[in-house]
Amino acid sequence: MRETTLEYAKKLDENDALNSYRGEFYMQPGTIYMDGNSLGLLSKRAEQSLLTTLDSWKKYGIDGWTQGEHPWFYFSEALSKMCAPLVGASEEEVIITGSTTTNLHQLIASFYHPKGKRTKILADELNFPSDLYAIRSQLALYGYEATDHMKLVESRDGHTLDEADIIQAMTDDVALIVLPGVLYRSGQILNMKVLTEAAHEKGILICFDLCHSIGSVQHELDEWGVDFAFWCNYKHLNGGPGSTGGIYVNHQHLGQNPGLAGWFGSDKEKQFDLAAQMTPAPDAGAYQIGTPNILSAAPLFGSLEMFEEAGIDAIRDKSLKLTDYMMYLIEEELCDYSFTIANPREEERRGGHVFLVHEEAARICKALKEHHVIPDFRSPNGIRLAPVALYNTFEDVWNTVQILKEIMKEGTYKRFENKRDVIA
Ligand SMILES: Cc1ncc(COP(=O)(O)O)c(C=O)c1O
Ligand SMILES: Nc1ccccc1C(=O)C[C@H](N)C(=O)O
Repeated sequence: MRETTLEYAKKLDENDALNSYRGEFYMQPGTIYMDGNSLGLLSKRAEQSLLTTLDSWKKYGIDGWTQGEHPWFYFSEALSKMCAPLVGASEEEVIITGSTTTNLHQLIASFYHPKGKRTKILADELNFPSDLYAIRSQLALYGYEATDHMKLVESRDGHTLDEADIIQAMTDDVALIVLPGVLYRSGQILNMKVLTEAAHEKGILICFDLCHSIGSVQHELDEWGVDFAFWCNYKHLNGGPGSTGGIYVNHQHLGQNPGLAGWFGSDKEKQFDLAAQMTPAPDAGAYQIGTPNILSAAPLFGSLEMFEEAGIDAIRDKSLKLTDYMMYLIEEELCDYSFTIANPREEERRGGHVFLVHEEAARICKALKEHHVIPDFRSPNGIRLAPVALYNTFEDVWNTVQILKEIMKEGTYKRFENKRDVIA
């Protein structure tokens, strides 16, 4: 039987197989960090791999490209090998490069080939807006108006998407589909396998934004036959602010010329021939453009090592327990305060965070911060709380709900304006 006591939370922590990892992260004393789905915390291993990289620069100068622990010329490829298991791909299909948005631009530029009647890109109205901006601007390069070339699947409840609605929108005028793996607000996991099968039955290519799913839930992109994917590494993968992102290209599509070419997409053996004609790499490396941002990728060596060691299955298992426990406490303790849990409940449909809806959400988040609990607010009325498997405890979850209860009971949130800050 679950209990609402602190002792029960402590007991859950004692039985947590991952509890040794918390000590590897920099946590501010007295602060409960519930925002690892926006920016993951720094670990000592990530810090060390960044320092090691700086050391190579100190010691080797230009020769750091070929010398040191992780020679920079092969940096992206070495990281891709570590990251590939997290998306269920082979190392040739993954490249650590760019940012989420630039990677989507690259994928559309490379694989969206409108032909005849098939000219539309299908997306959804709940996706992170940057994706929609990128799609719109890529369509504009063809002279297409988004109003008639971008199809957006609508949500029935404002928070989640129904796979049946998405499948129904897969009509024969759609060339490419771009969807999130996990929705950034409600944390809903889309059934990527079922959507991929449906897309392929209709002859449509499908691409997923894994920003909120990578490092949080398992992926089997190869097994599901997904065509392309892209993501950032600064959320659940703790790569640091602006950390280099990732691209997945299914092996069936490798060998096609990059839409946005640059010399770092070259075959490594040929790159320094400096020929006027590019020879693209045979693998996903071809979708790189310019010189990799070495210092923004360096923390990933330390961070990904922790994922290799802990294993995504154990991480997902604990994440589910944390969010389950959080929802239980919210229902038991906050039932008088008009919160709605707007994330899906089922394990197959629930990502790594809890999404609470409340009319006063903006100022409740400000009050939480004042009490040293870090959530994020998503306009107009959402609070995201992400208890992260590698560094949050069940006691953190218990304390978060108790603090939230106190804020609601005392009404201390009323001292703030119900309006978001510049960065919410
Ligand atoms: C789902 C999703 N897509 C795209 C982005 C944009 O990523 P970036 O700023 O790294 O391009 C974000 C977050 O910023 C996101 O959560
Ligand atoms: N890149 C950022 C820079 C500043 C502040 C937030 C972000 C985020 O990543 C937000 C995230 N995409 C979200 O799911 O809302």
